[in-house]
Amino acid sequence: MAKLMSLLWGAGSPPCWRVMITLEEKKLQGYKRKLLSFEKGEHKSQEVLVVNPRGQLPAFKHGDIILNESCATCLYLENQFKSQGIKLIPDSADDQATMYQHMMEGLALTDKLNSVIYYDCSVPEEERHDSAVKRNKEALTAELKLWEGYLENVAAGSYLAGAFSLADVIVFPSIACAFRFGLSVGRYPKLAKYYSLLKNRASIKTTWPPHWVASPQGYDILKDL
Ligand SMILES: N[C@@H](CCC(=O)N[C@@H](CS)C(=O)NCC(=O)O)C(=O)O
Repeated sequence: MAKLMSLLWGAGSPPCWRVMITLEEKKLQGYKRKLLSFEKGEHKSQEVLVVNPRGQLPAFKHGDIILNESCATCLYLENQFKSQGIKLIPDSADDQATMYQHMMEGLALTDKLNSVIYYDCSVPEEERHDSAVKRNKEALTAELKLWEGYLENVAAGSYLAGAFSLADVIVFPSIACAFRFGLSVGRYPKLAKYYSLLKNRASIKTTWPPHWVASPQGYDILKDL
């Protein structure tokens, strides 16, 4: 089945990482995948545009079915391969509600993270303002504190919605990205604990961004948050 699947992806992209973790968890190894370079602008190539007219990654195909939104792809894979690999949507009403809630909130976290980390790449120099940088950092800090609070309420050594679920698949890559970009372990102890619990999970370890493995030293953009 995985042989009919193909993924165009970019390294270090949380949305791409979500799809790769899901494919691992659902035992769909063996799919075709092609690593494209954002630096070289390969995400705007014709090869991507036919799958995703926005020229964004991930761009996923299962036979003739196209999915170019990461959350939609993860939900699709879980629903199509329910009994294969790990079950990623819990049954209980409580856990399911928490899972869907955190999954969707995870998108806000990614947006706020991007608005700080990629500010210089996404805003032309003449349009940049210190006040915007400050506002984006404040919004990200408030968001991260929310997540620190959510993790305060889950049992120690636990996941976002009971057992490992799509909430973790969607949110973890952004948390990992935050620490890669210098988030303070001391100021966000619950997030740091969650990060160290999940980073060794097989599906996550095998799909760890290759350039993070090659150069483990990250950045310090978020160190003051
Ligand atoms: N909604 C999309 C967002 C994908 C996305 O933002 N991809 C980024 C990489 S992390 C991208 O391709 N950016 C290039 C661009 O927007 O031109 C999803 O979750 O799949």
